[in-house]
Amino acid sequence: MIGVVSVIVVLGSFDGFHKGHQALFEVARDASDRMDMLWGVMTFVPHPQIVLGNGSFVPLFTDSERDFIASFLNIPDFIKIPFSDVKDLNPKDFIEELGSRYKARGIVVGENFKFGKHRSGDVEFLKSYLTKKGWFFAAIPPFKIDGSVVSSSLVRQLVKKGYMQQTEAMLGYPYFIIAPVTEGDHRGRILGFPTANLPASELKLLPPKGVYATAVLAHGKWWSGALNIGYNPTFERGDEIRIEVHLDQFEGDLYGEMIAVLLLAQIREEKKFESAEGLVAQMKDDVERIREICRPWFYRREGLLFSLKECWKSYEYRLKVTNYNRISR
Ligand SMILES: Cc1cc2nc3c(=O)[nH]c(=O)nc-3n(C[C@H](O)[C@H](O)[C@H](O)COP(=O)(O)O)c2cc1C
Ligand SMILES: Nc1ncnc2c1ncn2[C@@H]1O[C@H](COP(=O)(O)OP(=O)(O)O)[C@@H](O)[C@H]1O
Repeated sequence: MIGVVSVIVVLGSFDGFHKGHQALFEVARDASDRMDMLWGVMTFVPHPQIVLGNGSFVPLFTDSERDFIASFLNIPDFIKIPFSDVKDLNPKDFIEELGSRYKARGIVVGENFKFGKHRSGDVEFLKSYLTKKGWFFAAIPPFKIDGSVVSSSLVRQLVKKGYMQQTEAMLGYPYFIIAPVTEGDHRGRILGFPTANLPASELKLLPPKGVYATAVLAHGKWWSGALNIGYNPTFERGDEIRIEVHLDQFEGDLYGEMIAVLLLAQIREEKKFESAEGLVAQMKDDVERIREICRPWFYRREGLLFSLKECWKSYEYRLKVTNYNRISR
């Protein structure tokens, strides 16, 4: 759509979209309605912190997970431009490029947004330059929850500590993993707790090892899920991290299926048990505990679950089309 009709662009690095970002989107949405323009979000790939060499940086969300949130938040246009194409542009050239290539006629950013060569473009520059050009411009002050400024780096810190409820409050939705189900060691079924295994990615931040209450979207339905992240020390499985979820009450085959796992709360740390029986007894307790957490959460967030499921239908379709294109090329 962008490139045909004038558009208000929300600019940022956007590692996922938290409540602060969503406040920017509201401003763009309102302004575009009033001014009869479109609006969209523009971000850079890979994330600037990866390109600028912050070695320890691991993003919250993979590219395709970010696409999913973008569609869930009803962002009409989500444009990703290679960061290397723009990182050395001076701020004026960058704005001119937005105007000519994307028909941008307005910009919304967070107050601390910096861009262009040596990060020399800032809100002061945008304000004076865009006012002269007659574009719409808004710089939004930091969004706070209980006095804390909501930021992607704060969300990353919360995830690293396993504080899933606080993470959900900052994002507006729970932290999640979307991935295809792979094969494990086929031991889960023997233990009486089959688990859907998910591949780990270097480009996806994981919370600490432990057991989590989750909501899992699989086979077109939501299930309570008992998720374990860790190394399965009971079975001395080595140093490869495992991500695996048991879906309460589910029976069937999930291999190869894309599933979405929303992390609601950590319930305990992963432990080494003396015997498989000890682990199984603990897993029974885990599932009980997870039911207690999921039941009220599912009730409270029924609307969110419904919208995510609706959005998932078209997302799954797109994933299938992408895979099909990959195979047929
Ligand atoms: C709810 C839950 C809790 C778990 N807790 C532990 C644990 O504390 N220690 C451990 O060694 N493995 C734990 N596991 C992992 C099991 O060892 C693993 O699911 C089992 O070995 C099956 O692995 P497989 O899917 O590769 O067949 C847990 C798994 C689940 C689903
Ligand atoms: N309730 C369930 N939760 C998770 N997976 C299930 C469930 N019921 C059946 N399955 C299926 O069983 C597989 C897991 O069985 P498991 O013995 O743990 O094998 P693996 O080690 O390959 O994960 C899942 O990938 C899925 O296809």
